[in-house]
Amino acid sequence: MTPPSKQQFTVVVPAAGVGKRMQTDVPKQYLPILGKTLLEQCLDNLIAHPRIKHIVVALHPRDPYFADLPVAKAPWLTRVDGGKERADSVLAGLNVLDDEWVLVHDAARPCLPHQDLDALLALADGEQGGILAYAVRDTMKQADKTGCVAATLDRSNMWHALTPQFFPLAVLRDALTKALNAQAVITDEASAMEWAGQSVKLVEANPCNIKVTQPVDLMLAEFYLSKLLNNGRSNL
Ligand SMILES: Nc1ccn([C@@H]2O[C@H](COP(=O)(O)OP(=O)(O)OP(=O)(O)O)[C@@H](O)[C@H]2O)c(=O)n1
Ligand SMILES: C[C@](O)(CO)[C@H](O)COP(=O)(O)O
Repeated sequence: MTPPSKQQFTVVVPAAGVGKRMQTDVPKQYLPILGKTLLEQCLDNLIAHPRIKHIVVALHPRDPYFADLPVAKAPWLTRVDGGKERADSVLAGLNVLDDEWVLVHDAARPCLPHQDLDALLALADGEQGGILAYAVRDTMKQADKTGCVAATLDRSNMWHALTPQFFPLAVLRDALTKALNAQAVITDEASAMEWAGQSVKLVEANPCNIKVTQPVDLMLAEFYLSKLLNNGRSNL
């Protein structure tokens, strides 16, 4: 029996998006960052962690790029077809697994510190899953239809949800399947678990773990990733 502290895990990486907000010719996961594609940097960072044993990457069924990457032939990687929305791509990955726990991590987040992953994986010693997150630091405004402030929100308990998100596989797969069948709005794995009435732990994490979404994000990710790599991937 493997002691909990040595247990290894599989990560589902949704990478089937088109990156509309990035306004680039190629999907953002194939943009260059520090000499590799964003997706390769993300996968390299995950598999470099000693407790990650396998990665299931969900790709667009007609993705013309991935097969040309060296990582496409990695023995620790499985490819599945993604779906219309991120949640559909994640579920496609979950459906090929039979592990006890599973991580889900965005391909667009290459700057994950291994110290934060360690903290998240510690949840496997119990039964409650959770997500990496960090507390909101700005005043939060709700906009009205005219683009003016409708309200200032209480930010005292507001957090930015990051990934990885880490849950017992069977519970997550059941919750996500039922939530999607109910046409619930699911933008992360935690929202499916919340929809199903499950408790989700917030694990405080480094805000450097940004999701490359708009053009300016790639420059910032390059800065954070260079710091992370110079520091052995543990933290900045
Ligand atoms: N149908 C989809 C949509 C998104 N994703 C993945 O989910 C992650 C987070 O989604 P997001 O940042 O929104 O990526 P895109 O959907 O590509 O971006 P956009 O909304 O700007 O098109 C990305 O790694 C993306 O590739 C996916 O696997 N399947
Ligand atoms: C999963 C996520 O990264 C958590 O913040 C986020 O919900 C993804 O949103 P997107 O619009 O699919 O990028």
